[in-house]
Amino acid sequence: MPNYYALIPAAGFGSRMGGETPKQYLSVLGRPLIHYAVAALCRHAVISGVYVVLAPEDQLWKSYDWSAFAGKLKPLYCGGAERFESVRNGLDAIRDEVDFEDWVLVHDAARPGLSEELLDRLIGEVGEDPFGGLLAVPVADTLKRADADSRVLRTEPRDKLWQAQTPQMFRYGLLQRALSLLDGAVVTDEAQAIERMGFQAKLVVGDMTNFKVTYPQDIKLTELILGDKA
Ligand SMILES: Nc1ccn([C@@H]2O[C@H](COP(=O)(O)OP(=O)(O)OP(=O)(O)O)[C@@H](O)[C@H]2O)c(=O)n1
Ligand SMILES: C[C@](O)(CO)[C@H](O)COP(=O)(O)O
Repeated sequence: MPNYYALIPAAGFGSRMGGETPKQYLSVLGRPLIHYAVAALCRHAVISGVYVVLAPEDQLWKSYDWSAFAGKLKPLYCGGAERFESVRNGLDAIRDEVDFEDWVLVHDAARPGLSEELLDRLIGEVGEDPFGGLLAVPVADTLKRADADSRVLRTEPRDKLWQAQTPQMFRYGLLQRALSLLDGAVVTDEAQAIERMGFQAKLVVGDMTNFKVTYPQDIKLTELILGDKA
């Protein structure tokens, strides 16, 4: 039976958030934003280990108490310039701890709304899949293509369009190989690397509460969502 591991890319700077503190360490209801993704993954019974990919120069991780997750949680100071590089470096760093056929769930530190129910859904629907899959939400709004002056150029068809979320769940060996074959290409999620190999990941319905904290206004929205779940 394969094991399940989580890998949390957390080596970004949060430039779209602004400010000096990387957004994964911004306070949300008295805890750092990253706490919520770490807690959701560490608390899930199926997940054997949780690896957090930090920037090599990260000095903030150590300032928090992670003892509640001791034995399951391991920081890796090997983040890269791009998100996919952080994920690739993290996979390389755990090569002696994870088997080729084990499942790896890659989840953004910037998504604090991950629930046990969403994890159960993803693992339940993808655990027997030949390629892997990801949480995603079907696009609900009308989509506009803008011109250089931010005026509407046209409306884009939204049929069968989904917004990718995380976790994105793939076998360790397949994902590591997919990310090793990029040949200079930049991918913004793991599924894109899998697509480049000609494989089709499975889309599993996620939830808008699992949104990615990106802009300043997202902090208040996150506090409302997490406060409601508390
Ligand atoms: N070189 C990078 C860039 C991003 N991430 C992580 O990938 C997740 C999603 O990326 P994003 O929301 O883009 O975070 P940032 O890159 O920090 O934000 P920005 O693009 O606004 O700088 C975040 O948890 C971020 O910490 C990472 O591990 N390594
Ligand atoms: C992985 C991801 O969250 C899926 O939507 C997204 O691609 C991350 O993009 P970012 O620019 O690194 O935030």
